[in-house]
Amino acid sequence: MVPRPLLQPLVPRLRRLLPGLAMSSATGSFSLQQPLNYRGGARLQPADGGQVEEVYEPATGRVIAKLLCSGEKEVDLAVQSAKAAFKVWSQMSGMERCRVLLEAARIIREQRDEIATLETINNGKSIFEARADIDVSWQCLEYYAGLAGSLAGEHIQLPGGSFGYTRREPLGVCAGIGAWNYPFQIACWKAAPALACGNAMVFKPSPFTPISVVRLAEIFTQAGMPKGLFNVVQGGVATGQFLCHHPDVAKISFTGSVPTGVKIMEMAAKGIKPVTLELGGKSPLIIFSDCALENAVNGALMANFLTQGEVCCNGTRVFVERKILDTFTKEVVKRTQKIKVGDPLLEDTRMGALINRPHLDRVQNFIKQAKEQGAQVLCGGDLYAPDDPKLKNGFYMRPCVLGNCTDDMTCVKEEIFGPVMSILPFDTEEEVVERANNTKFGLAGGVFTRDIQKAHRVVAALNAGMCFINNYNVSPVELPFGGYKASGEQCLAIPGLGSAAPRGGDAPVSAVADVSGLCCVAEWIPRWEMKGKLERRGCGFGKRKEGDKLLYI
Ligand SMILES: NC(=O)c1ccc[n+]([C@@H]2O[C@H](COP(=O)([O-])OP(=O)(O)OC[C@H]3O[C@@H](n4cnc5c(N)ncnc54)[C@H](O)[C@@H]3O)[C@@H](O)[C@H]2O)c1
Ligand SMILES: C[N+](C)(C)CCCC=O
Repeated sequence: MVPRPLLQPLVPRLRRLLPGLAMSSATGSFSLQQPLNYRGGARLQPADGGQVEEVYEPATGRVIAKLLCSGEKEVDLAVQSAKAAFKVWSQMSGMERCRVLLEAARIIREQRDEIATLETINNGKSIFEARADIDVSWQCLEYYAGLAGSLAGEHIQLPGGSFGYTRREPLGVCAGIGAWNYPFQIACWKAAPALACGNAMVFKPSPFTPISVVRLAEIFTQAGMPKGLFNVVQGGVATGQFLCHHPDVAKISFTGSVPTGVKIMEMAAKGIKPVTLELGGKSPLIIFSDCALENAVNGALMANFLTQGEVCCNGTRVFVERKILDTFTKEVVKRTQKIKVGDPLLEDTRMGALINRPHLDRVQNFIKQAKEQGAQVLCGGDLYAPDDPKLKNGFYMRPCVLGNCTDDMTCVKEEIFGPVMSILPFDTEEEVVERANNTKFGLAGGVFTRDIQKAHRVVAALNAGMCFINNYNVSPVELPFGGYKASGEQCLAIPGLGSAAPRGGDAPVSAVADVSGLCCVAEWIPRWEMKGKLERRGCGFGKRKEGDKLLYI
């Protein structure tokens, strides 16, 4: 495929999307002067705060925008704006809300390429992945729009002809706090169910990726939501804290790291607020010797190198049955070396740039430490400078495969959040299940085998929220997404807020099984050179459990 710069033909449309946009060509030319806060149906500068953060284009290392962090007053104004809109929105019927959400989904679908381009410029992920992210985003809105009209309470017969009833009531103003790896998609995951249930939202994206979510806010207004229903405040820790502590915020939905998740839970506890946490992971990927080898190799790439490895549910602990260790490792290294790293806006790029310089340094340190602890770098792991001079200050590295790993190494225990795969040999099913579960995390897991009974047995034994059989990293919006242990709350596909929901002591999990041994996401298959018949068998199951009266559907 001949690489072609994507942005040029989109410039007029991006100018329409973002009138203040100064952009003349592809990667390396985007800059944004428009305000990044959104309140009462309009972009504006924050009323207070004003600490300035630089926003980068990871592909080039250029500053593309200046972010003014919101102070306490601005956060309060955003919450008050949401409160006012809540009065209108919460009185609308589910069907009325459904229509507005569907219209928002339609606009996103129509503007998919432009939004994906913005996402790529600000996040650094390849454009082909960003497009898939935006597709999941509008699908998420469609999914919850479809549920909005069927929210209903219960009628309970009482003695003597009396009766009682329950009502589904929205909570009020919900706070959404997002991570930087899926900026637009995370905002949709949080906004769609909350708004479908009649809530309002104040959303704070990561200060590293503040741009695309403001576009989402504009689309919501354009689709017919009351002004102020979805507001955006920008900033980092302090802004997030103002939001969490605000007395009129009724619930917090958070996506981010475990340490921050702990702090969010503490703040929520102080205000007796329900909280939903979608946190980090260090998921196991188990490759049995009876797998279809080529697909298992594809699965390992899917599980480790999407979005430069900056994916919460990545299967970074790759357990390989000793009988096929050498063959598998050789093949995975060969394929990893072929991954094209470079300008994320080019069609044939498969891995773009990491989010920023400090994060790149952090990933490099993990690799250094792995070597010191005895791991062997089988490929990659070094910094990479693409030939194109405008990319020379970008945050690139080559995808890395580590061999000779053991369970006690830091690279095997901690979430690296970069393109680093650790390979670990195993001998028996019992042993690998125990080792796979021996982690503080529990977000996802994967199994590659032709033995379908073994596959389901192992998946059932994994303490993980989302499991994949003969594929990896596909999460259709219909399925629950969430984790065990430190990875956050269990969640439902029909949640209260975010893609996570009220829960009880049970553990709703989901599994995607693909008997053909192929990835479910058609568009990714040729990209990662997956071959063969496409057959998808979803077998998601999630129990509904009564929790908060308000957001449980
Ligand atoms: N489970 C999931 O669905 C999921 C999805 C994406 C990312 N993640 C996880 O997110 C992490 C990477 O994201 P990150 O580096 O942005 O995480 P992070 O925890 O550093 O930040 C997440 C968000 O919280 C805000 N924040 C930070 N400290 C805060 C505080 N004290 N109070 C309020 N807000 C605060 C940040 O500004 C940001 O918006 C990884 O661990 C990854 O696994 C999880
Ligand atoms: C869409 N994926 C690949 C399942 C990623 C979900 C978000 C986790 O970081």
